[in-house]
Amino acid sequence: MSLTKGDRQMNIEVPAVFPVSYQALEQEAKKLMSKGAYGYVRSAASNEETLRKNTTAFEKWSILPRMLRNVADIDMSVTLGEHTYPYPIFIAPVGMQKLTHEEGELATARAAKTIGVPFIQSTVSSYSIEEVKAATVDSPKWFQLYWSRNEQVSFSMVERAERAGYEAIVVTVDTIMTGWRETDIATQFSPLKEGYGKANYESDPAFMHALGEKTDHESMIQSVLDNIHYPEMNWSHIAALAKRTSLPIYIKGILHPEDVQCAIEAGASGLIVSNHGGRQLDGTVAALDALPAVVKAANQKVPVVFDSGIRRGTDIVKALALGAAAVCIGRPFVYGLGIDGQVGVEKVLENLIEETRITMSLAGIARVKDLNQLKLIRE
Ligand SMILES: Cc1cc2nc3c(=O)[nH]c(=O)nc-3n(C[C@H](O)[C@H](O)[C@H](O)COP(=O)(O)O)c2cc1C
Ligand SMILES: CCCCCCC(=O)C(=O)O
Repeated sequence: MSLTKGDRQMNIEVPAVFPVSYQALEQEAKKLMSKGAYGYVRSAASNEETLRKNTTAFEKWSILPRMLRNVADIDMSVTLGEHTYPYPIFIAPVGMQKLTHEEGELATARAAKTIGVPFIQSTVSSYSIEEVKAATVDSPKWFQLYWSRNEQVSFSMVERAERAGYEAIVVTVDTIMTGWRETDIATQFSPLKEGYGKANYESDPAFMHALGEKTDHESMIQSVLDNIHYPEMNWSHIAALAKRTSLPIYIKGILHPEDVQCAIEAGASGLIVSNHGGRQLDGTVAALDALPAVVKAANQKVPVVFDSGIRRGTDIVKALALGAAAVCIGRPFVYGLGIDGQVGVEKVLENLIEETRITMSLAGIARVKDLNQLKLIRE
């Protein structure tokens, strides 16, 4: 197979046998991607303590399976708000995917459509909302918003997502500034500065209007950064957005149970428990360890989605058993994309779904809706 462009090392072949485990995916992606690009995806903030804790947290929970419960028909469907999806799996918002593969979000969204998994598109995607929509008409898509200091830009992007038929808005609240990412500082790698994440901005009338005549690359990127860097952000911004859109708003980055009430009062329809894969604040609680208290605080008023650390089907089952309504897949699909574009993402998703199916069967639970009956023991 010929090499695709993107931020890659040249002369390295796509592997004949597609890697299955997360470790193998990471190793292959490392060979194919440039040092800067691979480092950007793999690494996390500060001492990477949260990155490590996110995965080891899963090993502290053990499944207590039930036997002989007729699991011939496994039903993995989930309903969130008005929408039912075939699997409890979403593609997490990941920015700047052209960094990993030339077709970036177009390849990922196509793979998501083929497999039947909703695609969450990042604000800082390499292809615009309209381009992704044109490439994947009639497939479920959500839009992740990085709130802009210029709120007209935020409202404008949300209106574009509405027009494109996206089903929900995800507002990420853990990135009011970039985390302290030592790998990227050492490699001096900034994909935003290189322009990988500007598609939604340069196609946005409110952003371009505010930019005026300074449309050169440097000015544009500086304006993107100035918009996202917004330490003043608070819950009133979510309330303002809730008044402007009829789409459900999911707040991504919740860890503290007391933030659940803040989010609901501001108008959120759902939450995503996440620590951004350890890329923002290091030293936080593992996302999985934050999940039960957030689920309890949500008290079934709003669905609680989960991400940060999902690497395999057993992780998915454990997160769902602890009360998540669905999970988002992050780094595993990014590596699949880096290895073999759309096909690579499809393979990663297929493997995750198959392992989830087998895990549910062997644990004795036939329907995702019943996974709250699965007993987990904290070791
Ligand atoms: C390369 C990369 C880029 C990301 N970009 C975004 C983004 O644009 N918006 C966002 O809300 N989260 C972003 N995330 C965080 C993911 O949505 C998700 O929270 C994280 O990947 C979960 O951790 P995991 O991949 O270790 O499971 C990004 C993650 C990675 C690895
Ligand atoms: C100025 C914030 C840039 C964040 C870009 C994408 C992202 O969320 C990441 O984790 O990387």
